[in-house]
Amino acid sequence: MKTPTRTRIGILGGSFNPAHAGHRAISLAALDALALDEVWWLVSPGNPLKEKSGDMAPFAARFASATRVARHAPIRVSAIEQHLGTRYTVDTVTKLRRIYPKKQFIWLMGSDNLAQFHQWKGWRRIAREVPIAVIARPGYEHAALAAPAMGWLRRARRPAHQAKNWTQWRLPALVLLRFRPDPHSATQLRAADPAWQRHFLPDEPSPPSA
Ligand SMILES: Nc1ncnc2c1ncn2[C@@H]1O[C@H](COP(=O)(O)OP(=O)(O)OP(=O)(O)O)[C@@H](O)[C@H]1O
Ligand SMILES: O=C(O)c1ccc[n+]([C@@H]2O[C@H](COP(=O)([O-])O)[C@@H](O)[C@H]2O)c1
Repeated sequence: MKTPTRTRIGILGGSFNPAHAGHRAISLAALDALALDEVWWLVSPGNPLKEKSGDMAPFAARFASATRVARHAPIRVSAIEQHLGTRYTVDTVTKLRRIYPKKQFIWLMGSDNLAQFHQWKGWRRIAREVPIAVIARPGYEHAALAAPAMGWLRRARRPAHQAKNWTQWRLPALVLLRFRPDPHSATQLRAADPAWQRHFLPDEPSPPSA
């Protein structure tokens, strides 16, 4: 009898404030490079390191923008962190593995996030829970390699040409992936249209006429 293969899921956590073509491009490239069945976009209820940021749009608008950008692709937009009440990635990945024992997860992130990874709660534990694929992002190539977390993760690095074998890696394991560089960023989109969320939120009721 053939052993059923476990579904291979890439998780891209993000603020998606708003979602953009870069999220889609790196997800499609990762699907191929890592032989994934799906990428899940976990829309964060609030990045713990962006606590004081005043320009974070409501969850509903960020979720709706992600749904629009992900359409017609094997990308599932998820509110599971909102439902589970988890904000820290370490808690989310631990719970996801418990809830979905038949799925295999790999954490995806851009190289800007690797540069800050040592500030995440329980970052070493995250790396022991799931393999990590870091996607090169224009402007962050050097920051990523020089990331404080790389001091510890360097020994865990796997060659990119073996990326499809990630389900067999002993953890911690990290692979650096380089696709066609994608310059999109949410910061740039917010600068171009600070009220972008109005396209995704229900209209305010008009004031009663006098
Ligand atoms: N163009 C890109 N290339 C590589 N990785 C990206 C790119 N855009 C986003 N990412 C990655 O996607 C994840 C979610 O990103 P996020 O929603 O914060 O978008 P962002 O463009 O980085 O936003 P902001 O500019 O507000 O920081 C992060 O891991 C980030 O590194
Ligand atoms: O767990 C943490 O301490 C932590 C700190 C910073 C960011 N994260 C996660 O990193 C992902 C990317 O966040 P962002 O805001 O850069 O899109 C998102 O899933 C966040 O919840 C997680």
